[in-house]
Amino acid sequence: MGRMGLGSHHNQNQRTYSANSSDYKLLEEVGYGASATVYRAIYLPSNEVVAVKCLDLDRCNSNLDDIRREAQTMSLIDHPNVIRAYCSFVVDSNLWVVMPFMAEGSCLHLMKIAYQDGFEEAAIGSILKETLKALDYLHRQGHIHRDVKAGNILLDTNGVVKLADFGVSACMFDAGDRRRSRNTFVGTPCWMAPEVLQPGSGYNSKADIWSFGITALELAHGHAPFSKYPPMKVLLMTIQNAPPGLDYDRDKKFSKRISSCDQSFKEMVAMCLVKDQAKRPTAEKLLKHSFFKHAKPPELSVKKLFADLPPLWNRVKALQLKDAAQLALKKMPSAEQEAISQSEYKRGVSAWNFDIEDLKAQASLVRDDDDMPEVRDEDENMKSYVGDKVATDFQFSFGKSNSAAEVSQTENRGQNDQLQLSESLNKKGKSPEIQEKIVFKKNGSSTEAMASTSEKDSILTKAKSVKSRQSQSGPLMPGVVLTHSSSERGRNSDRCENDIQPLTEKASQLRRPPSFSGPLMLPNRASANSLSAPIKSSGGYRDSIDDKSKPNLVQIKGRFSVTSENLDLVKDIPLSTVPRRSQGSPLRKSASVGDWMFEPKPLPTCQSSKELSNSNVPASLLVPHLQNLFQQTSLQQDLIMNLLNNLQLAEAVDASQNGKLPPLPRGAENNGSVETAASERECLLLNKISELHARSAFSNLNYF
Ligand SMILES: Nc1ncnc2c1ncn2[C@@H]1O[C@H](COP(=O)(O)OP(=O)(O)OP(=O)(O)O)[C@@H](O)[C@H]1O
Repeated sequence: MGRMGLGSHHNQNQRTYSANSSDYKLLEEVGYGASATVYRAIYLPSNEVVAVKCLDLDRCNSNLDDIRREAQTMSLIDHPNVIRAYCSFVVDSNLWVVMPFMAEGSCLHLMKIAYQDGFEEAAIGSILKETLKALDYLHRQGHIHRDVKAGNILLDTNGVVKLADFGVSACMFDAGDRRRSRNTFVGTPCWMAPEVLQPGSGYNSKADIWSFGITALELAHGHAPFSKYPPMKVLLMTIQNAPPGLDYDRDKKFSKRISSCDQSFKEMVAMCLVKDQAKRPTAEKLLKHSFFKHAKPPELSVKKLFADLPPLWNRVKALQLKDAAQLALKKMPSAEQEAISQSEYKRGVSAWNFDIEDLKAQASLVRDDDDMPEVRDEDENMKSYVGDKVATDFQFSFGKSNSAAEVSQTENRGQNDQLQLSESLNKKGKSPEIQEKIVFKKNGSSTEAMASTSEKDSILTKAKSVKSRQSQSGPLMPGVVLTHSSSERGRNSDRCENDIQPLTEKASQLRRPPSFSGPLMLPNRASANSLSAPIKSSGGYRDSIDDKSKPNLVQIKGRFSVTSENLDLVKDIPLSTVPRRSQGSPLRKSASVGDWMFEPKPLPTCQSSKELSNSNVPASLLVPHLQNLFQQTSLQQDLIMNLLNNLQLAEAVDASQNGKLPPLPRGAENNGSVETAASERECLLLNKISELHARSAFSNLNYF
């Protein structure tokens, strides 16, 4: 990344790039991801072709301070296999990142167009070796890439391979410093290492090695393992299942191909996909593996991959037009359904809402391969579903009806909450009708869907509108950064959390049979890298429906509703430390007392406890009361535990500041476990209270 504070940078050739948007002429759109649109562009002062990546700041979590910090770090990055930014600056609500133009786009894009079953082994070896060199370099510099995937491996016409997306765009969705937020949930589920998916376990550069192994499979198959499943299922499969491998796929044709391959490829992948991160090799060590020792130079094996293909922008355009035309024939889904999908997606993947038990419940509703032979077909089509901006704006809401899914739905009708989420995730799949493939043949008779005049016009208008929004807002000067930063924070706090409960209620009315076509799709733009879009840590997308129908209800944080009166109080308590229950939890933050309160479920009748003690009361009346009491007791215990934990933390801080009070011991109760057994909770609670009493006596502080 260039000197963002000054706005310009000298590249290796000592060429300076200005931070003035009028110096760049945006040409064709050559790609887009979840966060950005990438254009081929001309840098007018030197007439040089560059790529300009326009990142939408409205859709990111980080403020510009974070981005600037990351950009400064990026300025130190200098390796032939890591794509570097020449400079970057803010234009309206976009961050423009100027970088070298990689004329053949990403490996993912190339596979979608011409290699839907993956590349041949020689090309894979070369691409992976160059990528591994980039990782080795980054790891030596103390960085973790965290988004290694085919969609981020870019190719140049002469076969040069560069790893992209390290830095600003990744930082933008990290809600802060990447190294400090290594327990947050950021990345792409299919490519994410088990330790990354497990909250609290922490991870290191070995997470990239796992992603690298997944990428190897992606390049070999044309898609990442588990990509046909919805995100929640992917999370669980990654954590619980045996690691995927080269022979995991049941595709006969592919197996045959692999069996003829050098076994060292298979072995290398297996080394990367070891669940214990400590047992994975470093990038440096992996580079010495025989698979890479024998890898051909990329100009020999990679260059020929795109020898007969039309220019990148024509491929992208053709695919966009084709998909747009297909989509135009479809009935548009209601905005409401899309909003439900988005909200529930976010609910499912947000860092503060990570609930493994919940995920298990959801995943149990998704059938495995054995149950769903039809999934493969759909997945194959999904792979060919070339992402285009127009298409993916809507794909999130398409679903597929199939009889198996309907049966599944009927069987699980009682489990509404989980089913709603499952359905919602599956709605992101592709409509079965949108399955026509576009393949550019490698024999030179490549096909190219031509744009009609009106279509061309619309594209041009669009590009112009992007251009017309440019302003001379200049480089990321600290002053600019700070100003923008505060407004950015404001925007983020507006959109970051969601009114989920009302939406799920609507979802139950709009229930559809689930489809199982769901490789990870993102709201709004599921990207040209649609199989490889990252999960955002916490929101990042503006809600389509801003439901304030509940009195004072501002947002749902995880399972907790937050009322308008107590927003500030809520911010003070780390919600991640509060054990979560069901979505319909009666837990609320009280405005008046600034403490957590209960809203007990309405009971069938209003008997007093005396009346209920009467032995004549029928069991049918007692049972709901008992259930309610049990729930309240249990929640109260959780709350007390949480408050005590907070108290301990505060005391620990006090103690370290004034040296008067020894910090209380932190036990297993501090781990935030959601599913602690009731009896264990009671023991822990009693211990806590005993400790507190002892401490209170010691310090003469009366907490109770
Ligand atoms: N320098 C470049 N030259 C040519 N094409 C590029 C360049 N950078 C990106 N692209 C194309 O644009 C696509 C999207 O870019 P990129 O992956 O950086 O966006 P993103 O929003 O960060 O995506 P995601 O979040 O899904 O990884 C790439 O997959 C690639 O096809």
